[in-house]
Amino acid sequence: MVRMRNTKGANATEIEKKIKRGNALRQGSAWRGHRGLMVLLLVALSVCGAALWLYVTSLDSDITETLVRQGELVSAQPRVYTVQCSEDYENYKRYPGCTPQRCGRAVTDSVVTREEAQVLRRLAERGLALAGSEGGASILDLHSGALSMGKQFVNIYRYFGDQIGDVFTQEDFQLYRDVRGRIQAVIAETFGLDPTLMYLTKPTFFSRINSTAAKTQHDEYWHPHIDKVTYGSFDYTSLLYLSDYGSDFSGGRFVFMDQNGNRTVEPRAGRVSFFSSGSENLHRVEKVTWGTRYAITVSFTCDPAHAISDPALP
Ligand SMILES: O=C(O)CCC(=O)C(=O)O
Ligand SMILES: [Fe+2]
Repeated sequence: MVRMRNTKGANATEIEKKIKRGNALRQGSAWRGHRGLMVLLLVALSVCGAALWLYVTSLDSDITETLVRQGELVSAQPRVYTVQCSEDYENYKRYPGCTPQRCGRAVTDSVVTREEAQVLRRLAERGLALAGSEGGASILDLHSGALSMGKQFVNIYRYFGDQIGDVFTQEDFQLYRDVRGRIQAVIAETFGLDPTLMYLTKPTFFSRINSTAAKTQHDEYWHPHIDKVTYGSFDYTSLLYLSDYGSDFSGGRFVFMDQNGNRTVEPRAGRVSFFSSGSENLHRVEKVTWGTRYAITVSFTCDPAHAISDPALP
């Protein structure tokens, strides 16, 4: 009896094992069926994803390419991006050796040191502390003396008279002139110009931008514009940044608005960005969202009639 029960028990175990094996086999083949489906689904998803990506990147106006990041250091040679010159220059007298024949934009971090940028920033801070706009954008033009005050401008040389000698030093102005000369030289070298045929032009100004809401049109620095249209005499624009995007302020990146997309330059203290001033370089500045952004606009003309002398203390 015991043996018979054992025999029966052995058979039952054998059958159970067979059933389990059968189940496992069925499950395996079911998985294999699912796996095929999963692979098919993944391929379909990848194809859809790639198509979507291609579609999104083909929406030109939405693309933003960063030309130079804040954290990068463009040393030795400027990083140059060539663009075709617009026809704007044909409406003006041509000055061989200066009028743009090659157009583009370039960035360099090796013309002005961060220490020099800091000295110039302190100069800007002291000057702008004398007044400043009620809105988010203030300027100080050391050549004309224009300084934002409330909703308008005053002339610092007239308004503050001799006291201005307590705010700025001869060394400050010497540094400005020095830096202007170096910027002129790098623009000439980059675009193949004769530096003696380029002249500083107005306006040339320090700018201070923060996130305070605009009170007048003068505070609306973010509009897309063409410098040659806005300022007339400009042939080459340069911007010397005196503070760092990301740590001193946010927003406030410089944006070239090309037909096939936006290209940005992130400000960095000591960074010089320069470009031909025609409509091949339509641009804007993003709104500053926090912090304070300092920069200097230094521009050059080919027309001696629009030349100005370097700023100097009276
Ligand atoms: O500060 C900047 O980055 C650009 C300013 C500008 O576009 C201008 O002064 O015309
Ligand atoms: Fe501009």
